Amino acid sequence: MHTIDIRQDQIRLLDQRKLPLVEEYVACQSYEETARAITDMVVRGAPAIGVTAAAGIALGVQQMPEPDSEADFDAQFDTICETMAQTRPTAVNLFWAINRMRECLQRCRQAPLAQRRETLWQEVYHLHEEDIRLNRQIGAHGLDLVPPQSTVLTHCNAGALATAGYGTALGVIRAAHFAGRQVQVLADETRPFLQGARLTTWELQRDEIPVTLITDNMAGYFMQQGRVDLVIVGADRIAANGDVANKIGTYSVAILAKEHGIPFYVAAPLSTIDRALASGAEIPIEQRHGDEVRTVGSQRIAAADIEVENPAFDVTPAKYIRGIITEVGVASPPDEGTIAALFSASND
Ligand SMILES: CSC[C@H]1O[C@H](OP(=O)(O)O)[C@H](O)[C@@H]1O
Repeated sequence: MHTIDIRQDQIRLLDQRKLPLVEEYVACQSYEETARAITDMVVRGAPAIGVTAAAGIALGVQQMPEPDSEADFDAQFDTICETMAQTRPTAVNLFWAINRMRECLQRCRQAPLAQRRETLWQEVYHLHEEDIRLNRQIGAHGLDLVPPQSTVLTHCNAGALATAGYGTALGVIRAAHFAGRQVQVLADETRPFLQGARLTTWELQRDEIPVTLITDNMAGYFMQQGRVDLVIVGADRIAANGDVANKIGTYSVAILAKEHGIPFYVAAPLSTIDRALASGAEIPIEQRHGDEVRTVGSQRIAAADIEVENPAFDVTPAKYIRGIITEVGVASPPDEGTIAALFSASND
């Protein structure tokens, strides 16, 4: 089962709106359809969004009408990239992936169109493979943070479905499970899109990793009962000082973990760290449609005219985070210095 199936005439996406009951793919036949699929959360999760956007760009260039000139090519390419950039504002991996495609194009600018197309596709395949490899490295760096016979609480879905495969937070959990640590997982349902209830449980059951579904308002109870040994979540954008934007509700879980002395970790690749932002206050927070809150699945639970706010993310200050687990090591405590050291290590 692939989250993203990249073909040169379409991008096939496992429709995460329909999991776990229905396993079917949406075939995106154009870059516009690919962008729409990101906005509509057919595919979601910061790294998965990045890889999908990159594939959408390559598809757009593949289908581009023969340009009249270099200026015409550039105008069409910019339109494709801008369409991807407009899909969702918070996950920095989206913009990082678009930039990787722009840099790739610069390297093959002098080549004929056919060769540019092939080079862009090769970059997409590289991004896809690289993401899976980095997730496994994140898992390896996080493994020893998971004690044997421990219970890990996670929020939302930061698994194979949120990436090109294997996962970030769930990648650490997978690494611990397959290393024989006998880890148990408490999965927050994660209203309103229910990534935890629908996606994390589906992923962990397929890997036979013990998982218990809880509602978002139960996390504090289980911590108070002493039944949570650590928390591991994903991230959509991390500022230079270690502040983390992640799914709405993460901040509440972090506060509860701090209160109960429970280690709270974030797992993410370096591409999720936005060093241009000094702090989390600058991270744009996506506001999604109110109907996501007024309904559960197809069931309406509030009047259509009820006032709703629906911020899709919140920001957890670095002081509540024990460490940020990346493919090159763990920034602990997360701050400008430890994060800068990660980037130095990645250049070694
Ligand atoms: C591995 S990134 C996963 C990250 O993305 C999710 O947001 P969404 O489902 O809205 O794309 C959530 O914040 C996860 O932690």
